[in-house]
Amino acid sequence: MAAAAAEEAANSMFARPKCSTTTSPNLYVANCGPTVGLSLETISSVFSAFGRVTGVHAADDTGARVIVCFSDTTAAQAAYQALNGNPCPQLRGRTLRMRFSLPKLPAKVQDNDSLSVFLLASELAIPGIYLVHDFITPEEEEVLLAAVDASPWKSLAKRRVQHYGYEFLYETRNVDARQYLGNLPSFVSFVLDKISSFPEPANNKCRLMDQLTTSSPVYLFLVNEYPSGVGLSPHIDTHSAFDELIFSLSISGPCIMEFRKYPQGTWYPPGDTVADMEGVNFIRKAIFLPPRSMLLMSGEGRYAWHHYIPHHKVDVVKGQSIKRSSRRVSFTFRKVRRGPCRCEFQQCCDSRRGSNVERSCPPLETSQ
Ligand SMILES: O=C(O)CCC(=O)C(=O)O
Ligand SMILES: [Fe+2]
Repeated sequence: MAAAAAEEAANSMFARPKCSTTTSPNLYVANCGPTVGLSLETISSVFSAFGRVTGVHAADDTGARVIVCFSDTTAAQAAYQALNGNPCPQLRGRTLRMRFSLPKLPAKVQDNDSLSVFLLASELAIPGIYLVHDFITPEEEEVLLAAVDASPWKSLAKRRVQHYGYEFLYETRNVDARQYLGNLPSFVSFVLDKISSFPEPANNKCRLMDQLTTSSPVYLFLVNEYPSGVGLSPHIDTHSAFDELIFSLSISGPCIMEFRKYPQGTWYPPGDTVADMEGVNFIRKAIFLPPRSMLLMSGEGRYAWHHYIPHHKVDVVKGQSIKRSSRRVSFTFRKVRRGPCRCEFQQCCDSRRGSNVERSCPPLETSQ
């Protein structure tokens, strides 16, 4: 976990400069990292051709963006001039997208006590967010864990994942709808059955998902494994990629999920992220997700609120400290959208702003 802690520290240490002409010894490099087959060691050795590299860190949890730190600005400028926007033969021919990155001033940490963590969705009171405790039994939880542990994991920078149905593309936060990976595994059949009979008051919505079968070619099932202390950056699942209902089943360990709503009219300029908007006030609420609980995000809660899993080792819930266990595994079920999103939350809807998801949605990252 020391490496994960160092990465976390790196993420929170660097930020995009306010002015695009600012240079620095640190380069943010996109399209480059372990998930595209480039180890941090390889990246370090290629960038060393331009000067002394003092470190290469994951820029976020996608595993496809890194921060390369040089001992001086001249070396970073030389690397930028030579490599930005050009295919790099030593890095599998990938075209790197680079910008300078500045050490970040310590962010004003919001006192966690000021954030109420609710136990029930009714207390959270975000339209469209539902939570069902004990959605599966401890025995069923064991079966699911054994099944995913018998399947191959894919490593991202800080967590491991498995993709079924369609591969989730972290760079664009979308799926390639032409690349069907095949039926969902049979070990999730009983979960799909339970979703189809989701309890009141969300059961009407869930009937919309009544096509949920392992052999349906429209579902995407993603397994995420978070080691203790690892979370997920604030994001809204891409509207144009997925239908309204998003289900997330927590197994093995607990966490809290924070929801954030930005004021009407707030929008993300291209490439900017939630971290760049720290000055903007937003509403924060959180809910505790115990193991075996099923979260449903729909309506306003799915379309207009960012969801976020803080990178905590301990969560404070109703004044009690709850330690994250060595891992939390989540199963998310989503339906691939056919046609544009027609939601009423335009400020968050990439379907209304053209098809370029990266332009209109903040990427899944923390500080760049
Ligand atoms: O782990 C979870 O419960 C949520 C995962 C999530 O938000 C996502 O994959 O987009
Ligand atoms: Fe999500």
